[in-house]
Amino acid sequence: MTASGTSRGAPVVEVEHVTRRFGNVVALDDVSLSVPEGELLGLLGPNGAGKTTLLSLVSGLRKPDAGTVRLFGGDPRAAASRLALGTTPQETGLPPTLRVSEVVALVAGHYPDPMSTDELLTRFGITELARRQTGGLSGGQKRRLAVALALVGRPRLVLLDEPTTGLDVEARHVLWQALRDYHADGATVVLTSHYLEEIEALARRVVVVGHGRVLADGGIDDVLALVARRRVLLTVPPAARLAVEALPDVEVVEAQPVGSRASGELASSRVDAHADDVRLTLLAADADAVVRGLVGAAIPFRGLEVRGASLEEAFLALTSDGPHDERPHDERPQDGRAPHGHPQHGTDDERAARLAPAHEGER
Ligand SMILES: Nc1ncnc2c1ncn2[C@@H]1O[C@H](COP(=O)(O)OP(=O)(O)OP(=O)(O)O)[C@@H](O)[C@H]1O
Repeated sequence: MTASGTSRGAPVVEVEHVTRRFGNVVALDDVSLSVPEGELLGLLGPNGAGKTTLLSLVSGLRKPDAGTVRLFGGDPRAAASRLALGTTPQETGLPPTLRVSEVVALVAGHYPDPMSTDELLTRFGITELARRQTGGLSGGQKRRLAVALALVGRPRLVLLDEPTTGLDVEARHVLWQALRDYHADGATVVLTSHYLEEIEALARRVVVVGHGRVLADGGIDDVLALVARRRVLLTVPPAARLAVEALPDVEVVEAQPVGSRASGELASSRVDAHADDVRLTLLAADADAVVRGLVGAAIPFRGLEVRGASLEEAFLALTSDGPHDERPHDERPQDGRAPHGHPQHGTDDERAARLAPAHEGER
């Protein structure tokens, strides 16, 4: 899968076969990635996937253990390479006694052609905060200011680590628009997120990262098709389970006796439940097709529920589709990317353990 027509210029970021460990933890495992000028790229992945580590290598905060990272063609650890870079870390310290306008002026003073305070605060919808001391701002207001500060020097490349964490819906939308506008002015933007919705709203190209590897890399529509699964819950007699598993394009991810509290069985449908019935949770791309399949195969089911799969479930599905590549790195394909939908890592148990708990309701 390739980025869908979004490659507009020479690469501003080049990551080649990069591995980074923290003690025994392999945070990045042979990752390769190139970001052309003018792209708006979303890095999507669960907790601990390696997104922050990747950004820290690109911004020169850390060095890779193996492989190379280039920023504007140079070493990210050299100050000259970072002149046109703007970043917002996940956690931001602002001088608490300075007013917002003073902080903007302080940061602007480091750049040859900064945005005016007015322009910056207007873009981010925070002009009313100009005279407030940063120590008195709410968490969300601090976050908006921190993201705004990444843009004050008019950087050609902006790296944003979870820019909208902790923001309410309205603030999140204002910030998205500010980033879209900045990108439309010609900048390259790379942001990380746990939220598929956020990536969908902003990015044209998406890289899905999981346990330190690139699991998918492509246009937003391609990646959405990979991760947009539905979760179908239903109760069947135990003898029918095999028939359900045999339905096309269906993955049974959980089976619980209906007597079990963890089964998720609705109280109303528990009344006529048989003790040995099982509550199945399926993942499928097309829930309608599952229902047609159930009816067509005359499978006796009840308590049907259809929900959006959580992003974590989608990641799990993504990581369990492909064959496990046991080969050492130097014997794997040399482009460094997992093929479309065919990631290369870990046993099912290892994958389940490494993926973080589900963020319910994200999708
Ligand atoms: N300084 C560190 N010391 C030890 N382990 C670390 C350090 N930084 C990251 N790690 C580990 O490396 C792995 C990748 O972490 P990273 O922060 O890059 O993930 P992430 O995708 O940004 O996660 P999140 O979405 O939770 O921010 C995790 O297992 C993490 O615990």
